[in-house]
Amino acid sequence: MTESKILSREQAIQQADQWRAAGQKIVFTNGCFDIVHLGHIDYLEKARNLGDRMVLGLNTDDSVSCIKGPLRPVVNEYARARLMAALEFVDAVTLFGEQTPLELIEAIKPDILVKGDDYSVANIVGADFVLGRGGRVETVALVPGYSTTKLIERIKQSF
Ligand SMILES: Nc1ncnc2c1ncn2[C@@H]1O[C@H](COP(=O)(O)OP(=O)(O)OP(=O)(O)O)[C@@H](O)[C@H]1O
Ligand SMILES: O=P(O)(O)O[C@@H]1O[C@H]([C@H](O)CO)[C@@H](O)[C@H](O)[C@@H]1O
Repeated sequence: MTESKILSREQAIQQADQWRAAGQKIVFTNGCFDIVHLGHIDYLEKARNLGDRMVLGLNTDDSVSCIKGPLRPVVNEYARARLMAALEFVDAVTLFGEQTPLELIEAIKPDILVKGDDYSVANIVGADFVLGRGGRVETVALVPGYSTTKLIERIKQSF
């Protein structure tokens, strides 16, 4: 079952250590992924292809509400985690409740940190840490026109 890819922080750290010991390059990315869309899928697949294994940090519901507002998330953390874990190019999912994934990134120690290019490298949390360890920070071009916000607006307009 792909649900087994959903790991506690300790489990995710141990898994990353095992992959690293086996010489595998670890990609890390993070996000809210509330109402998954084509842009998410496209960038996640491209991110995974930058390394050998990908750990996805997923914001908890409380963390999403802090970032996206009190009416979000639309999809709860368990369902979002299951959806992310079901993607073949996601090797592990772990929730984080902090405002930023910095502590998680420092624990996972990825070789490659990735976000969509709605972020510049300079404003990607964890970039200094990953670069400081000789790793890479990459952005992936957005698929134009796709965002969870846009999807929500479209749904509202259809009523
Ligand atoms: N259209 C897109 N194409 C590629 N990547 C995207 C796209 N939209 C968001 N991303 C990336 O997906 C990750 C998760 O972002 P997020 O969950 O905030 O998506 P979103 O659609 O921007 O949501 P919202 O509209 O609620 O802000 C981020 O790394 C972001 O860069
Ligand atoms: O889904 P989002 O809003 O792209 O995810 C956020 O990304 C932030 C980013 O990593 C900042 O560089 C992060 O701080 C925040 O917790 C969300 O994961």
